[in-house]
Amino acid sequence: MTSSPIIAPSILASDFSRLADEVHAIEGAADWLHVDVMDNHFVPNLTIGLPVVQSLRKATSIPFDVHLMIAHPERWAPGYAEAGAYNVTFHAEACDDPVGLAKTLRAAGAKAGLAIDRDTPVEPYLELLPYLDTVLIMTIKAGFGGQSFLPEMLDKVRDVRRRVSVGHLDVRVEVDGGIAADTIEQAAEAGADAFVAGTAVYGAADPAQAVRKLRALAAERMGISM
Ligand SMILES: O=C(CO)[C@@H](O)[C@H](O)COP(=O)(O)O
Ligand SMILES: [Fe+2]
Repeated sequence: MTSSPIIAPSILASDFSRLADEVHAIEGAADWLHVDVMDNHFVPNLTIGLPVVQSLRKATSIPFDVHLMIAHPERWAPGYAEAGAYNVTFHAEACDDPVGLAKTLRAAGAKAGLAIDRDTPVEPYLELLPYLDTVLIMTIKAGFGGQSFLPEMLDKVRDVRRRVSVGHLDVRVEVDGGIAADTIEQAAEAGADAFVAGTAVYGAADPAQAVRKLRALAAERMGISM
């Protein structure tokens, strides 16, 4: 089954002083809102946490795609599910029991996602796919927006896509980092069907139009007529 592309603007690239307005700017055009949670431990950067997600949840109906770049995700991830996140993604490198946490997230009503950072191979995690709804392949080193896309990460996307197809699994293959008009097609070609874009959306004069353009490029490469 081929799914329509998901475009998920990352609010990390938005103006945090106008957070609700920035979300409204892509509402109606985007599929998910990507929320990068960083804790200054798992990654050096520090962004936003649960109170901001809880407040923002009341300001929009767009599904939240929460990307937890935090240590001890088993302690914090369920709170994001309870706050109404659609998809909660935690890092393989930070979690001792990814299957257990995925089950907990699903029981709390969220989709469960596993993220794989730049220096982590994906093979050991392929057997976990039946427990997951999303695999997020970092196409940069996690921690900061605005970095350059790493095409060598696409082998991981191909590996996950192959296993999803062979197993007829319902798992989104998401890419995150440096996704823009000049990189999204290669990611789609490799088998990604969900695309995070921060700078390419919020750095554009018209963020909603940038989302529509990215979706059209991905869909064309995926052979989907929109
Ligand atoms: O998770 C992260 C960064 O660690 C990303 O979600 C970035 O925020 C994407 O930003 P761009 O690379 O698209 O600017
Ligand atoms: Fe992210």
